[in-house]
Amino acid sequence: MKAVHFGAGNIGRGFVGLILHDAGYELVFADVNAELIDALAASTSYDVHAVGENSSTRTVTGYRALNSGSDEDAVVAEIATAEIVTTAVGPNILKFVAPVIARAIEARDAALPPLTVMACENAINATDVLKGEIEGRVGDASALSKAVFANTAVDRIVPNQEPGHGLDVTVEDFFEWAIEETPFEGAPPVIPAAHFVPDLAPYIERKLFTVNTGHATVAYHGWVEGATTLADALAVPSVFTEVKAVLEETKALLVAKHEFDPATQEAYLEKNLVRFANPYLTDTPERVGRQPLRKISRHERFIGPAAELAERGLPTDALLRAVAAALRFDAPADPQSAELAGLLDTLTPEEFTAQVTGIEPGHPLRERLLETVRAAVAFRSPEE
Ligand SMILES: NC(=O)c1ccc[n+]([C@@H]2O[C@H](COP(=O)([O-])OP(=O)(O)OC[C@H]3O[C@@H](n4cnc5c(N)ncnc54)[C@H](O)[C@@H]3O)[C@@H](O)[C@H]2O)c1
Ligand SMILES: O=P(O)(O)OC[C@@H](O)[C@@H](O)[C@H](O)[C@H](O)CO
Repeated sequence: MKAVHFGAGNIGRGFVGLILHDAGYELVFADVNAELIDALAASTSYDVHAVGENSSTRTVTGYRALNSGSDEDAVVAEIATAEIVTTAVGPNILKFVAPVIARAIEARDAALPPLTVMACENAINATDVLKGEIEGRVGDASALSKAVFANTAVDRIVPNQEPGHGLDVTVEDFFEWAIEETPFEGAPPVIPAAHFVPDLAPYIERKLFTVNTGHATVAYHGWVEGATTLADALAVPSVFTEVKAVLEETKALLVAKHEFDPATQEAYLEKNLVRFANPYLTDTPERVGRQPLRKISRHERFIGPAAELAERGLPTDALLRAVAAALRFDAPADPQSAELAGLLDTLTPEEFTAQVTGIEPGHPLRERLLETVRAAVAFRSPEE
């Protein structure tokens, strides 16, 4: 069995690669980072250190590594004969890997079992997005019958790695991988550590609107408070209060929409507060808050649940305060921070709200969101 994985970064090496290796797949990493690919190609193993209450170290061996930027033909050939292709490159990058996967599907021998395609990104139905990009690039649409596309929800906190640690990755001890089972028509791929579920929506929304909404809230309020680590941010009482309030709002949506048991969801959110403060892991507001424009977009972790709560007449105050904090995120190394500031300075609040958050006039969230954007603009130019 062979799996090709795009994106040999934090989650690629520390989660997807590890799990596929443990499941018995011959693993091929594909990435455009030449230094990283050269280091992987020159190595025979790397360690994944899981830290927390149940610390452990696992070693990943026997992988190969290819530069998908400079050696696309080789990556196409590997995918064409693989069982699985996965991605963990970021939702905005899927359009760049899609042409390579499209070529591989076209080249695949129709006698082989279908290729499993799974995007392991933090986004609702990221595999559907990838599939849409692939569809547009496959000349003969019937070639798509040589692939099965399954959405997934992946959960493991993997911070940026300290320089000098080589290929080893330090991750939290918790992980969860939920994969929708219906596309496989009774023959899912062999991945013992994953669980296959008939309906992914409750899993991906519970994950994105609890883990990622809470996480980003710690990052943005923590950034405003000047905290340099996630654990330090959560230790600020006002930040903790905001995170708890945000998670109570998204809990209300998840309970109402997916009929989760309130006590079970409360336990889940409490567990995540512990995860965010993992004392064995050093994570930063810069990483967790990265790409603020993506994070305040229409179907993402803040506007997604806030819009649905507003449609149900339920409170959104804490989510809007988190958006207000996100609008102040100005990490120098994050290009989207500068872009965000530029948009706040050049667009009218009405244009910003429509273009960036996707909330149009008439939506029940619109007026309060507009107030939040106006306040952010006023904060940036207090003399006006
Ligand atoms: N780190 C986490 O805790 C975590 C957890 C769950 C999900 N995710 C998701 O996984 C994805 C990756 O996150 P990460 O933290 O590993 O980021 P990362 O920056 O560590 O890794 C991304 C990798 O993708 C590579 N890449 C970029 N463009 C590429 C291209 N065109 N082709 C091939 N490779 C390319 C980069 O070189 C990098 O090695 C994101 O969607 C993120 O939301 C991350
Ligand atoms: O990867 P992002 O930028 O969508 O979100 C940052 C973090 O919240 C995220 O990477 C978490 O660590 C991860 O989703 C935990 O499963």
